[in-house]
Amino acid sequence: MNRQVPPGEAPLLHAQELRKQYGATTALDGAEFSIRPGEVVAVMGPSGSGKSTLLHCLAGIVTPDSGSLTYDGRQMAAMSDRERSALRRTEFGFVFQFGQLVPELSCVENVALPLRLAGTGRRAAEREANGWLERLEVAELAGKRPGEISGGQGQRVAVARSLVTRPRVLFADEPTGALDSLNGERVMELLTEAARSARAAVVLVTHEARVAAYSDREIVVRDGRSRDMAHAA
Ligand SMILES: Nc1ncnc2c1ncn2[C@@H]1O[C@H](COP(=O)(O)OP(=O)(O)OP(=O)(O)O)[C@@H](O)[C@H]1O
Repeated sequence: MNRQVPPGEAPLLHAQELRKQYGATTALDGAEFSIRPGEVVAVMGPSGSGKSTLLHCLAGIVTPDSGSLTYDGRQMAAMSDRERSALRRTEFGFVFQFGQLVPELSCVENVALPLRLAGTGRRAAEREANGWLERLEVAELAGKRPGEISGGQGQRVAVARSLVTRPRVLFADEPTGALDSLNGERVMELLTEAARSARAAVVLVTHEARVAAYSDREIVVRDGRSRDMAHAA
């Protein structure tokens, strides 16, 4: 299942000594992180240890107080807000635990939305979207609205939407957290298969070992510090 990443390949995202303080709370206390193109890395650790803060820093959503963070060799801190948001739109994809689909739009319109926002015409965007729904094995839901489908189906549609722009990094924060174990495993299988076929790296935040088992490598965060478990594929 795991695909080998050439050992010498430069990291796509690389974080060193990240620190982030929220008032008196230290969310990150010198966290390190590195991911290579196409690699799937699970970020594990107890509740409140700093996993989501790390993911938000890596994705350029939260600015760390200090530390170094590079994407494709470029310092994120040196980018303007505009450059960082362009990066999020064009190079990054996101899947969260809940509530990501627009309820008024059909599933195919939801998946096509990021392409439509980037200026792709409706027909081409929906053709691409239907291809992703097929890959996630939910093609038959194209015309349905999110309120008419199950939680597991909704997550598959959300994964399709996150990959439709062909991001280089997919950030997934507890993507199966709201699903039962059978549905969760199927979503993880499809998510990792689809990301691998698109050659997207995946930063997967989870507290479940069963979910982390789909990764190439695990990082454990404790008290804002990270440790590479190097469970080599
Ligand atoms: N926006 C914020 N404002 C204040 N404190 C915050 C904020 N975000 C996170 N924290 C605090 O920082 C610490 C790390 O939180 P974070 O959400 O990163 O942990 P986590 O490991 O993702 O937790 P969980 O598994 O419960 O989601 C916690 O003590 C949290 O309360």
